[in-house]
Amino acid sequence: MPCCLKVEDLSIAFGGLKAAQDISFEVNAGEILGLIGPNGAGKTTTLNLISGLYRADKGSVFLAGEDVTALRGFERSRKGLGRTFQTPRFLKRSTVADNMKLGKDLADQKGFVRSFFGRQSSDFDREIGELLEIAGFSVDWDSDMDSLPYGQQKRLEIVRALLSHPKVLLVDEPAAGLNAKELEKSVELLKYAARKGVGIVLIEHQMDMIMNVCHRIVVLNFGSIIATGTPEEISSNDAVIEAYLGRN
Ligand SMILES: Nc1ncnc2c1ncn2[C@@H]1O[C@H](COP(=O)(O)OP(=O)(O)OP(=O)(O)O)[C@@H](O)[C@H]1O
Repeated sequence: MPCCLKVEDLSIAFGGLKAAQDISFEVNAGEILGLIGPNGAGKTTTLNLISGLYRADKGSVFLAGEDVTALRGFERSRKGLGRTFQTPRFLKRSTVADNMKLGKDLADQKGFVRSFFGRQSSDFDREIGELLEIAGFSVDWDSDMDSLPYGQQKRLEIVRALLSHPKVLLVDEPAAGLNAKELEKSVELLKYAARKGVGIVLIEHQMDMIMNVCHRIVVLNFGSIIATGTPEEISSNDAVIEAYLGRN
């Protein structure tokens, strides 16, 4: 599988705090890469550097081989970088339909000629129907986004990101606040996206989920990478056990 995201020496400091230091890794198309570490290790900071929310002091971001380091966040989105947040971010006081159309609008702006499902043109209704079936619920399109239960909002944020046909999806704590059934559906959405060739960077504190869905894992501590490997390698890595697993 080709590399779809490469980060090289990404670094940022806030005052004297080195929140991310020389972060380098690659994600291949169809790969789910876990990004784990204790609280404050620099995981969300790393996603913010990749998505362009933060401007790096040093380092580069390549999306499908293209250097996007100088591009702003919305420009990176148009080039196929999708993102979800710890707390879902939607247009409040807008309908579910309007929020979901934002994903499709982004896909249209990118000028996609082939849809996520390989059809010749984007078929919004079918795509969203298929994604919601995997997500495990149906919605009233005219209801306010705010009125939906939190677990549905979390999954809808992934659905919206997938509607934009990303090459890479950055997912920040998709399991937070979900029950076991909802969590299972979120996992199915991510696995489905990976099967379609999306490269995924997944931040999650739920170790079961990380160990079950990730092909490889990068472990951060105090802003630096302390280990990279398969779930098996990471779960038996002494530095990781000391820094992260040992604290639980
Ligand atoms: N905009 C900012 N200004 C100042 N400090 C920041 C900023 N963003 C992050 N930090 C600091 O950088 C460090 C890393 O934070 P970050 O949110 O990336 O950690 P994390 O690994 O995602 O933690 P958690 O698991 O708790 O979400 C923390 O000490 C945090 O306070």
